[in-house]
Amino acid sequence: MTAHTRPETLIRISEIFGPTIQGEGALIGKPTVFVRTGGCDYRCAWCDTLHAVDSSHRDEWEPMSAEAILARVRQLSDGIPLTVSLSGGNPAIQPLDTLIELGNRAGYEFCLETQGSIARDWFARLNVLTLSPKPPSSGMETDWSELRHCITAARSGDTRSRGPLIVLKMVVFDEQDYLFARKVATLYPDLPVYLQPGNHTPPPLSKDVPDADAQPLDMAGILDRMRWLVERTLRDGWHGATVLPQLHTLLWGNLRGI
Ligand SMILES: C[S@@+](CC[C@H](N)C(=O)[O-])C[C@H]1O[C@@H](n2cnc3c(N)ncnc32)[C@H](O)[C@@H]1O
Ligand SMILES: Nc1nc2[nH]cc(C(=O)O)c2c(=O)[nH]1
Ligand code: SF4
Ligand SMILES: [Mg+2]
Repeated sequence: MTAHTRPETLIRISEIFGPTIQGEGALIGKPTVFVRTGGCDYRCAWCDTLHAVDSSHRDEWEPMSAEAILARVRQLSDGIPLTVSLSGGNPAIQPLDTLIELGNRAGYEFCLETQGSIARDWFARLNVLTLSPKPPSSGMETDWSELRHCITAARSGDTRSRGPLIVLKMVVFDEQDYLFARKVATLYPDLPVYLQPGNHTPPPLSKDVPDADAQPLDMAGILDRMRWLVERTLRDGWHGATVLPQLHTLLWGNLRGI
């Protein structure tokens, strides 16, 4: 047993897929391999990734070493370095520092998506940290102090590195969510803000139904919400916000692993 294969350093993996394009936020359109960890401390009412959240899928989550994950990423990307997106579930639950270190040595860059409920000192070694605090429609409560810790942790790396680009990416379903997003942006005026219309037709939790057909995706409804969100933001003169759809959902619907 090497240091990286001890149980406490194994990373619980739901799926590794790509390269595809990043469908959301600051790196939209960029070639990306996704490393999705299993397990989440939240359960959002509209989560589109319940197969990495709900414990009924736990037996599909494989404990893997950082070396084994990197080997899979290298295989998928034909050894050509690209951006790796660490998502989940909440990837902040997992010990990802060694993976980032080994990957960086091999030329890979790492971004991470989290709701900002668990801060880690290794956030400082990321290239991009996307914080996605959850609005009222999710049914979740934001721990404001821990969200702040996420930002300070990311900024407190060694002084030779500037630390990651930190961005806010917030899902908006309705006016209450919009006001929440405005509040978060006001708290952190230095952080770029991305707004994303919510998908009210995410894949339901079922192991039996093929994902693509699990629930008809109401793309027309999502685009209606996107138009409302664009108009709402412009009407407010909130010109610092970037409004983007989930591009992968637009292209491929609720399909998993893309
Ligand atoms: C599945 S989450 C995983 C990472 C982390 N747990 C988080 O929520 O940031 C990745 C992104 O998908 C967004 N998301 C989840 N369900 C969604 C939905 N139904 N519509 C739009 N975005 C959604 C989340 O808000 C988050 O920004
Ligand atoms: N293409 C693509 N882009 C994404 N951006 C964020 C994703 C996620 O589930 O974290 C995601 C995903 O699952 N696929
Ligand atoms: S925090 Fe992210 S992964 Fe967890 S339930 Fe919410 S959207 Fe899903
Ligand atoms: Mg997703």
